[in-house]
Amino acid sequence: MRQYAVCLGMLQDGEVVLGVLGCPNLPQGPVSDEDGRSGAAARAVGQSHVGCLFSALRNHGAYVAPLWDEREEAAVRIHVSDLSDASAARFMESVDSRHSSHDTSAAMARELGVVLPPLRMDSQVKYGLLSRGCGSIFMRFPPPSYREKIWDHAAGFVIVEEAGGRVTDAGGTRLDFSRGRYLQLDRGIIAAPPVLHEQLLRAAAKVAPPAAAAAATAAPVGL
Ligand SMILES: Nc1ncnc2c1ncn2[C@@H]1O[C@H](COP(=O)(O)O)[C@@H](OP(=O)(O)O)[C@H]1O
Ligand SMILES: [Mg+2]
Repeated sequence: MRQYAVCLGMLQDGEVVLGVLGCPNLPQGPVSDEDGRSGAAARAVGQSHVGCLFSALRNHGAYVAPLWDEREEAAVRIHVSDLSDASAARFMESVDSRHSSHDTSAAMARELGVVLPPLRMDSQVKYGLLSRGCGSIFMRFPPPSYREKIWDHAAGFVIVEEAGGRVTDAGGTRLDFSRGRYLQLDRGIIAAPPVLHEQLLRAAAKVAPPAAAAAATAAPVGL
């Protein structure tokens, strides 16, 4: 087994007001590519430094605590990375390229001058990692036919926002959880600290333009 998360999000009047992410296989300290690969669960057995509980209450910040430690004082406030230089950034994406196009995120990374390879992780642990400044960008470009469900993003969304990050679609619109079970997204999801997020939106407009614009550009001249 690789990474997974048990996720709870609470909506009030269409706004995510509370989020909790339980990540049993996630190291509390630095995370490597190996942690996203098969066998992460087996390696985590008996390790006291593995297992994270992220939480955020709207307007009250984001926190992480060891998953198995119930002491309230074990939770520490977390923030997204303060990196502003994309060339030093590490970006995260799905392990499964059917969930998110690796080609599109690679093109985005090239446009931004990112040199590090992607950190590939399953599930909403990516939002947790982003919120504690481990990995500074999260990109998700699902196939156009796929509809993202609110429960796959609600908890991570409020945690990242409360940690100081931005979570929008590729057109820059903040995710809207008020419209039923599906998110209505322009192309995909981009999450990052504000300065990097701005750069990512510019890159998305260039290398991953909206389908209509791309089709218009590709249309043969003179028809
Ligand atoms: N093409 C696809 N087919 C099935 N599930 C998909 C999908 N694209 C995205 N998902 C969703 O993406 C989630 C996993 O995201 P990631 O790739 O970041 O690990 C899945 O959650 P579950 O694993 O809880 O079903 C599933 O709901
Ligand atoms: Mg699911």
